[in-house]
Amino acid sequence: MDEFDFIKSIQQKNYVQSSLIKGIGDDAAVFRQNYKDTVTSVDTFVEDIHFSRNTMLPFHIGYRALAANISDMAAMGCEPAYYLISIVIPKHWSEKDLADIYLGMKDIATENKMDLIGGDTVSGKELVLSITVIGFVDKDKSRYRSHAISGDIIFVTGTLGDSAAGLHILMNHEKETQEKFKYLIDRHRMPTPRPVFANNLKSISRIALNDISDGIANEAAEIADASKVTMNIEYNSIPYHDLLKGFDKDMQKEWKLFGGEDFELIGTVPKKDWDIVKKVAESTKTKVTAIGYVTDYTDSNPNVFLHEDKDVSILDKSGYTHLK
Ligand SMILES: Nc1ncnc2c1ncn2[C@@H]1O[C@H](COP(=O)(O)OP(=O)(O)O)[C@@H](O)[C@H]1O
Ligand SMILES: Cc1ncc(C[n+]2csc(CCOP(=O)(O)OP(=O)(O)O)c2C)c(N)n1
Ligand SMILES: [Mg+2]
Ligand SMILES: [Mg+2]
Ligand SMILES: [Mg+2]
Repeated sequence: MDEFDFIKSIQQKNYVQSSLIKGIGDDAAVFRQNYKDTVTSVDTFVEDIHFSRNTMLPFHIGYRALAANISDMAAMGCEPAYYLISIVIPKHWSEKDLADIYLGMKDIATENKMDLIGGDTVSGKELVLSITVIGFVDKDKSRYRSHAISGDIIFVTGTLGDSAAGLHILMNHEKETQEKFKYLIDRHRMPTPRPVFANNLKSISRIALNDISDGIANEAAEIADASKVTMNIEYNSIPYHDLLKGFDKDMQKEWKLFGGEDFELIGTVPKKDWDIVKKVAESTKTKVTAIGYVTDYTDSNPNVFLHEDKDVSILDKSGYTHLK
């Protein structure tokens, strides 16, 4: 199968997005959207950095790569609509492997009503997937990291540390243990981005959001920096799955605070809007937990404090960092 057969094989027969004018098949795609703001971002997924063939099957590689992109759309409060895939394919990946990667993407794309409208195909040394996503949000309703204000409640969706724990188990434990902790491994391979929850918070006029790709310590610091506020996080309020309790306390802490790849949301809202957040969480079947509060900016860097029992410490901005 050459490049062109490959493109034919991955092309959608039908599109679901009504704003699409031209999908795959010309020099570029065209869509028209009149009354909304357009939101776009790109994220790249590289073999042996974001996954290895020991940690993921091809289906998971596709699923997880697009999930990370959808998560950025969720963090903007926007509805994802389109995606474009640039793929670098090494010779040793079979046609079946590639088809499975695309099935993984298709699976989560369908769940989120997204159309594949373009991309690029080249051969190379290691598998790289670079995905561009495009979504729409009501005018001026994008949710920025810079929107936190002193007095806000800090919340997170889901449970934290699952993905890092799952990766640890995949890399360090045998089959039997992997079976026992299958839930955590699945969270690593197939995370659940939260675009429906985020989009349903429309009636709230001000809310800061960020998605948790590099660990909550890092993402909280990004909100603190962008908003010029201090983030106070209660360690004992951070939600986590029961399965984590089987591990050493220090490991649990590392995973919850710095693990990353949970693709949950961290946000801040005015106290008066907290009930709306809880209602939307209920109607969209999303777990949501208050984990702290925002105070005024101080000279500390980073401006994130961890409160644990009676202790208060600066939470370092250490999480997953490329080029370190
Ligand atoms: N190589 C690059 N060129 C231009 N912009 C970039 C590049 N890398 C990251 N950015 C931009 O920097 C910001 C932060 O990126 P990143 O930390 O990857 O966000 P996220 O964790 O949400 O994926 C985003 O606005 C992103 O578009
Ligand atoms: C084999 C393997 N090793 C290590 C990791 C851990 N890891 C890789 S990238 C990453 C952070 C998220 O990726 P990034 O490219 O920083 O996403 P972004 O912040 O741009 O959304 C983590 C925790 C992994 N997922 N798989
Ligand atoms: Mg990124
Ligand atoms: Mg992000
Ligand atoms: Mg990152």
